[in-house]
Amino acid sequence: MHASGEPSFRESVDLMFNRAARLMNLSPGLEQKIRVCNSTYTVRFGVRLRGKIETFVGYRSVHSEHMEPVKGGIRYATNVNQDEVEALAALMTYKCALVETPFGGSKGGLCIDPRQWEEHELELITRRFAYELIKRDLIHPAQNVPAPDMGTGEREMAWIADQYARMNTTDINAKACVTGKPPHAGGIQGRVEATGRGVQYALREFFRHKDDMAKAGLSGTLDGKRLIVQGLGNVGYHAAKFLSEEDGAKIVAIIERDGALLDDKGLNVEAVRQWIATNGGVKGYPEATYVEDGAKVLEQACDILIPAALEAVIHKDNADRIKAPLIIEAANGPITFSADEILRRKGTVIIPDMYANAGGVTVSYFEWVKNLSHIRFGRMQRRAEEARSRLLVEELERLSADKGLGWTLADDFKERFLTGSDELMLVRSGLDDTMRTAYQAMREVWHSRNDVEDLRVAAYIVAIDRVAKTYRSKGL
Ligand SMILES: NC(=O)c1ccc[n+]([C@@H]2O[C@H](COP(=O)([O-])OP(=O)(O)OC[C@H]3O[C@@H](n4cnc5c(N)ncnc54)[C@H](O)[C@@H]3O)[C@@H](O)[C@H]2O)c1
Repeated sequence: MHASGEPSFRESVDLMFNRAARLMNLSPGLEQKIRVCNSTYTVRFGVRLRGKIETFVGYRSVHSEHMEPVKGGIRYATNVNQDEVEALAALMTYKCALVETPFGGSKGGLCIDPRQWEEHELELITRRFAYELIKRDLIHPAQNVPAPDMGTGEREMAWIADQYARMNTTDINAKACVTGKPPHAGGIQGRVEATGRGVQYALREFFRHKDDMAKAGLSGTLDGKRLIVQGLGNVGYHAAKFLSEEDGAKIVAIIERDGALLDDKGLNVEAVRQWIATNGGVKGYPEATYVEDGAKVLEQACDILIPAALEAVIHKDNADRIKAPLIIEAANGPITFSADEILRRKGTVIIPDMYANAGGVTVSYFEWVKNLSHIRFGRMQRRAEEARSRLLVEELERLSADKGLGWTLADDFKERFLTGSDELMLVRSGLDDTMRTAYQAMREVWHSRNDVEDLRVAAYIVAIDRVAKTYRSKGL
């Protein structure tokens, strides 16, 4: 229990699990086995920096090994702790099951403020942390495959991959030890944007279902909808950018560490991102109203609220004042268990984290498969697809000529159609398909059972059922 009187993050996840599990027919033993975290490794290591030895504390938690490798990001933040890492590892188990990526759940973290260190220092620290985990098979292509999370990105993943390769020179699958690498270092196109892209695809799918929209009192399309985004980091930036540029949504507020920007006409996400990169925060951005108390902006009226930064930002003390009828949890755990209850009573629709931000692990799965297959993704299909596309284009043009219709295909369309089997296109279509299929699985449970009140319980039921099936078929 936290000082705030709320359950801790891990307790919150467990309570949400319990709410779903009691509606299922699991034996108490199996239910307990699925819920608990298998193991957490804590490491304290020293690195000589700026003339003295600095000690760092890191964690790698393995929640469930019902499938291997286990998968989950590595977070760099000062408040990383065992409870948080275990909560995030549990969410990874359920997330992977929900989007059918064949992984167990894991998560790691290092207590560090990455902004306090130079790049070469961060490299030393990351390599040393990776060394500690690799030694214990907590980074391994067949056993445990990390990815980026808050405070880490392609750069850190490239260092980890290189560290693993140096320590395992004969492992032909070394590149598959971590995902989220830059494309030139074994990564895949579209991984950086994947989680935000997944949030966009999730909302698009939600807006395809009129009865779901009606539950939130919404109608129409994403075009013109008013959105508030918290956190303009990897996930928040990409989600806000794609939703505003491609779907016509208006980003009426962006909340960051040092305050929030408001503009009823809609903020230019790219310009705000540039401003943050140059100035270290949103304060001073010339084309919007600045408010110092960012957390308060979560309570402003809008159509969709996208928390994409930290956990527990919507809690028992502000949940009642949240006005958004629809919240999509781009971050992990942004709504506490107590707040979830309050929001549910108010009729707020919540698209839960384990689904909403599953785009990252989905594309990580594509990257892992690409690394293991040792072939450029899509290369096998490419020639055949191009040949089929060419046939179709020729046939259309022949038909048009035969019938004197005078139809022509625009050159840029032809170009895209004929070369459309590139990696990015394959990744995006695979991600879109995954997000649609998983939403429909949740929705089916939500609508078909009277005892299932919301999408979160539905998501847990789908996920727990799949994990339980795996345990039952392979034994413990
Ligand atoms: N990166 C991924 O692929 C991925 C995948 C799944 C889930 N997530 C989850 O998404 C969330 C964000 O991760 P990320 O990778 O975008 O992290 P990030 O480090 O790239 O960005 C986090 C952003 O939040 C901002 N922020 C920090 N404290 C804040 C505060 N108090 N108020 C407002 N903004 C604040 C930071 O300044 C930063 O811009 C986390 O919960 C993470 O677990 C990330």
